[in-house]
Amino acid sequence: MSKVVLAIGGNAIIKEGQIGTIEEQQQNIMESSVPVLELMEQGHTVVITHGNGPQVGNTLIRGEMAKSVVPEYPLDVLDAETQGNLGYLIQQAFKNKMVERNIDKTITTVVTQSVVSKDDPAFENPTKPIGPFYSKEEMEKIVEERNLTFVEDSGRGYRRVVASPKPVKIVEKESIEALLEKDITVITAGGGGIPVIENNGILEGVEAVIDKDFASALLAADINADYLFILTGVEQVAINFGTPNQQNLFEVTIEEALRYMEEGQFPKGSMGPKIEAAILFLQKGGKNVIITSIDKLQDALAGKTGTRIVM
Ligand SMILES: Nc1ncnc2c1ncn2[C@@H]1O[C@H](COP(=O)(O)OP(=O)(O)O)[C@@H](O)[C@H]1O
Ligand SMILES: NC(=O)OP(=O)(O)O
Repeated sequence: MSKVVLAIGGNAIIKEGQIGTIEEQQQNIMESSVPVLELMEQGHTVVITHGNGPQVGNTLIRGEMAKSVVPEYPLDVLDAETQGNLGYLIQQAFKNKMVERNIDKTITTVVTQSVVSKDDPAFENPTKPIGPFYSKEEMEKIVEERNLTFVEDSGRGYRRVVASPKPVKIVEKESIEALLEKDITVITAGGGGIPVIENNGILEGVEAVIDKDFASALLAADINADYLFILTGVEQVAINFGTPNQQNLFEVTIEEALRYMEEGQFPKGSMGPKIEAAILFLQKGGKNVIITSIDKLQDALAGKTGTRIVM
């Protein structure tokens, strides 16, 4: 049986048009759990990673709005909060579904730190969309009042962006491996992990949001996963996405993917990092990486759909 890393997008946990209540997130996680539980029933070892873009942006807003009453927390601590919060929602929903389906397994969350370089140029160039989507008018009003950076996010509206340095090391890797050896399902590297810099072994949090697809690719390679699934809002990656000429891709080589990237087919805040993460996994020795939606997980594993990135 295979070791499978599943990277679930933050936008699968708060769906388009939803405001992100706990009930909405619980319902979405519950629905998402079924294809993952099927993998477990088939005997695969599963590692779940997840995004936190919508959630960490919302948490940031909550802190900003309450700062006259309670202290504001830095972004690394908010990353930790969302990892704990989402880990709780995921492990509870999965455990409840496991009981329903008579799956006798333990599932647990490992709050993860990801080492980044303090010299990463990403600190000077924010690209990671977080929080809610705004209309152009709403965005312009906020920019007038505050010095914040926004991007247009794949035709879905405008979102605030923050720095997103590349993860270079998963600090808790050994703990994750120890749990997997005991056949425990692990939820980890949530939100890409908490960004920390390392100086002579001493760790210090830095304000950023790591792309969970990069962290998932790094982790998947480090733990020798057989499969990395990047699960998102589309069944397949496409060129000319969202246009009448849209063409879905079943298999794409690294060379083709890089060419499409140069043509601007894969935007920086959405599909771009997923493609780059898939390439990173392959370059680090990974074998199988597939981008698809969670409901198509089984079909993609069977080779019927999804987009495979290959050497
Ligand atoms: N070329 C493309 N092919 C497929 N989807 C694309 C493409 N370009 C942009 N997208 C959009 O990017 C989204 C994935 O990015 P995002 O929603 O940020 O990821 P996540 O699921 O990790 O939250 C897709 O659901 C789709 O709307
Ligand atoms: N941290 C992160 O990559 O989150 P999303 O997947 O929600 O963008």
